[in-house]
Amino acid sequence: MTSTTIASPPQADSAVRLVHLTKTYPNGPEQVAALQGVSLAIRPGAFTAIMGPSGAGKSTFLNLAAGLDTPTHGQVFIGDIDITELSSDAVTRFRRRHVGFVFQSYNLIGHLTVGENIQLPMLLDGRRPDEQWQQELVESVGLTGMTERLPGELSGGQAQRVAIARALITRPTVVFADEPTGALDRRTGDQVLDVLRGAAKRFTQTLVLVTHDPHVAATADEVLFLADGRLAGGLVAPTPSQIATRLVELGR
Ligand SMILES: Nc1ncnc2c1ncn2[C@@H]1O[C@H](COP(=O)(O)OP(=O)(O)OP(=O)(O)O)[C@@H](O)[C@H]1O
Repeated sequence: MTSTTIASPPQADSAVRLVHLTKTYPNGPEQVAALQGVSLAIRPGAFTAIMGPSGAGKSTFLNLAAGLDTPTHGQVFIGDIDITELSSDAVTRFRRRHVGFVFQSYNLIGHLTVGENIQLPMLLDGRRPDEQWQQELVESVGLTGMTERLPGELSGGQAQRVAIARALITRPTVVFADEPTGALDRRTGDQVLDVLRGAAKRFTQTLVLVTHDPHVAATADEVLFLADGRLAGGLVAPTPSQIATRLVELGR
């Protein structure tokens, strides 16, 4: 096991806190303002859905909050660690230990087995996977008996379950998911979402999920809306129709 110079995120009031988060991308001679001064806090253990029209900045938001990208201005706290102050190597180490990320497109390594894919974040961090924990995760995402398969031998729903187990193997405090059910049919998507939400609850993780689907967002504790790179309010435990109405107002 390698030693770390980064403390575990201590018990802070918020699991994720963004302060005036701004991201601009160059676009020829102009700049695209993907995020414009977003400030918010997400409480530990909450399930938060992020919604908004196409181009509103949802993926940018998630990538910055997870430390996959760096902001132009502003700060990102995970627990009470300001990850925007860390060097790029330190952010990578921090991310591997405390943050899980589930992509829409699974991002599995094709020549590694399911079991090897799940272990990868631990191996990349120089740590030995805890076999008992891995087994528990494999069971809880419904992949029992499939760990020797290759990703090419899985359905989309099974592949996303592997991605979820891989995101959880390090016991992260926060799990980010970008349209994790976007490539799946409704039934499979619902099952995968149940797995993700159930695991987050069982392992007391904070879950932040980007979705276009009001039915998916309605299962969250809170829905936050983005529009034109700005926070455009939130709804606590809304119904799908309240969410749909809000999206129409925002010009979905
Ligand atoms: N790497 C990049 N370079 C330039 N512009 C970018 C880049 N990434 C995103 N953008 C721009 O930033 C804005 C926000 O993009 P983002 O992908 O965060 O939106 P989104 O809400 O996730 O959209 P969608 O729902 O369509 O996935 C858009 O105008 C997009 O074109």
